[in-house]
Amino acid sequence: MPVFSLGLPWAPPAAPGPGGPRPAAPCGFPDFRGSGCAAPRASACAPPGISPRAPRRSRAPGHVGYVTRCPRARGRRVGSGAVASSIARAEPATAAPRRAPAQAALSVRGLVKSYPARRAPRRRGRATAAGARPVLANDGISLEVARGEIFGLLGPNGAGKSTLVRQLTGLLRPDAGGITLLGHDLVRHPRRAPRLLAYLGQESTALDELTVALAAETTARLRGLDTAAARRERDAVLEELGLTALAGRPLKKLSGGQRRLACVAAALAGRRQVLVLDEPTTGMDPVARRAVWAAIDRRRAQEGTTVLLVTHNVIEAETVLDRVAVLDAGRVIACDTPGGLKATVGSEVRVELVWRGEPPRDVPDIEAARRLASIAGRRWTLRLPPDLARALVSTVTQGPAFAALDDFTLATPSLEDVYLALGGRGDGLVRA
Ligand SMILES: Nc1ncnc2c1ncn2[C@@H]1O[C@H](COP(=O)(O)OP(=O)(O)OP(=O)(O)O)[C@@H](O)[C@H]1O
Repeated sequence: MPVFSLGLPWAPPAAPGPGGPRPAAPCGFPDFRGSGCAAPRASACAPPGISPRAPRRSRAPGHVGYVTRCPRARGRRVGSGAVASSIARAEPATAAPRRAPAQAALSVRGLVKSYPARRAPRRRGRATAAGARPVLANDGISLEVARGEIFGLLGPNGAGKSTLVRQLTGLLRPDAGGITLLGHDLVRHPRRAPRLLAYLGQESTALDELTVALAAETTARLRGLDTAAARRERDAVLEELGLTALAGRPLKKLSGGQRRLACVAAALAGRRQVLVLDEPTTGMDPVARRAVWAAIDRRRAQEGTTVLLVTHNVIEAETVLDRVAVLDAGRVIACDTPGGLKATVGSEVRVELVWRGEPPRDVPDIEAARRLASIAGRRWTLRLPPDLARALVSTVTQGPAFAALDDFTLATPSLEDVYLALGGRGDGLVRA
C-alpha cells in the first residue's frame, strides 16, 4: 500500500541514482556525535574575516558554514518515504554570512571542562564512585566573537552553556584550552574578568535584600562610577527597563520576572565593554523581554558593546542575535547567522496540526502524516517540502480531518528546525 494516496507527490522512495538520495559513502564531513561520516568532529566557530585557524566553510560540496552534521542525515530523521527522499535530494542552500568586524573581542580555543564523578552513597563505611562517571560539560569548544557582536549560545538543558560562560567570566577554571577576552588571557588571569565584563548568572540571589534602585546604583559604584554618575546611571537604566515604579521595592518582594528584570538592570548599570548574560529573560513577560532586547541592542549600537547571550529560547535567538552557536552535549554543532543556519534546512516548511480529538486515521493522508510527525499530545509537527506541506494542508482543511482539527500553522523554518535537523533534542528548546 502506498504511503500516501490522493495522487499527491508523496510517493514511495526514489531509487538511488542521479537526482536520488546521496550515496552512503563517507563524505569526509564531521557528523553530529561523530557518527556516520568519517572525518573528525569540528567544534569551532569564527565570524567572517576573524580567524584563519578555523576555516569558515567546508570544502566538501554541499556543506555549509559550520554545520557539523552531514546534510544527508536529514533524510534519516523523517523516515524512509518519499518525503525523506526528496528532502535528502535537496541541495542545502548556501548561507550568506553577515560580515562582522575583523577584530575579536573574545577568542575561545579548544575549551574542555569536565566535572568530577559524584561519589555514590557510603556503603558499609566506604564511599565509592563505582558507576559514576565524570561529566564532560565542554568538549573542545572554539569560538570567535567579534567586537560589537551580539553572539548567542543556544542549546537545551545540560548542553554546557553555563559551564562555558562561567569559564569566560573567570568563575571556573578550564581543564584545557585558551580564553582571550579583549586581549587578556583569562585562563592565566581570571581575576581580570570582572573589570572587563558584566555577568548576569542564572541564579542571582545576592541582591535580594537590596531595593531595585540600590542594586543598580551599588553595581554602578562597584564598577568605578562616582556617586552622582552612579545615580544618573541607575535612573537611566530603571527608566529604560520600565522599572522606575518598582525602584523602592526590595528584590525579594518582587515577582520572578520582575526580580530577573531588576538583575538585568544591575548588570547593565556601569559600563562594561562585554556583557555576558545567562538566560536574562527567563520568566519575563513579552513587554519586559522586549525592553531587555532593546536595551542590549542600544548598547551595541551606541557603545559598541559585545554581548554573549545564553538562551534556549529560539525566538529570542532569531530576534536579537547576529550569530549563534548551537551547543549540544558540550560541543558546538553549528554556528552562523540565524538566517544562515535556517538556510541549511533549505525550503522545508513546518506544519503544525492541533487536533480536537482523535484524528481520522482512516483518511490515508492523515495516517501517513502521523507516521512522519513528531507528536506531543494533540499536536503533530511535520517538516515537509512546500509541495507536500500544501497537499497536507489541503487534506486537513476539508472533510473529516477538518472536523477533527482544532488549529493548524504553516511556518518557514526556525532555529528549532535547524537544531532538530542537526540531531538535537527539541524538547529542551523554548518557543515563546
Ligand atoms: N557543578 C557541577 N557538578 C557536576 N556536574 C555539573 C555541574 N554543573 C553542571 N554539570 C553538568 O554539566 C553539564 C552541562 O551543564 P550546564 O549547566 O553547563 O548546561 P546548560 O547548557 O547551561 O544547561 P541549562 O540550560 O539547564 O542551564 C550537565 O550535564 C550538568 O549536569
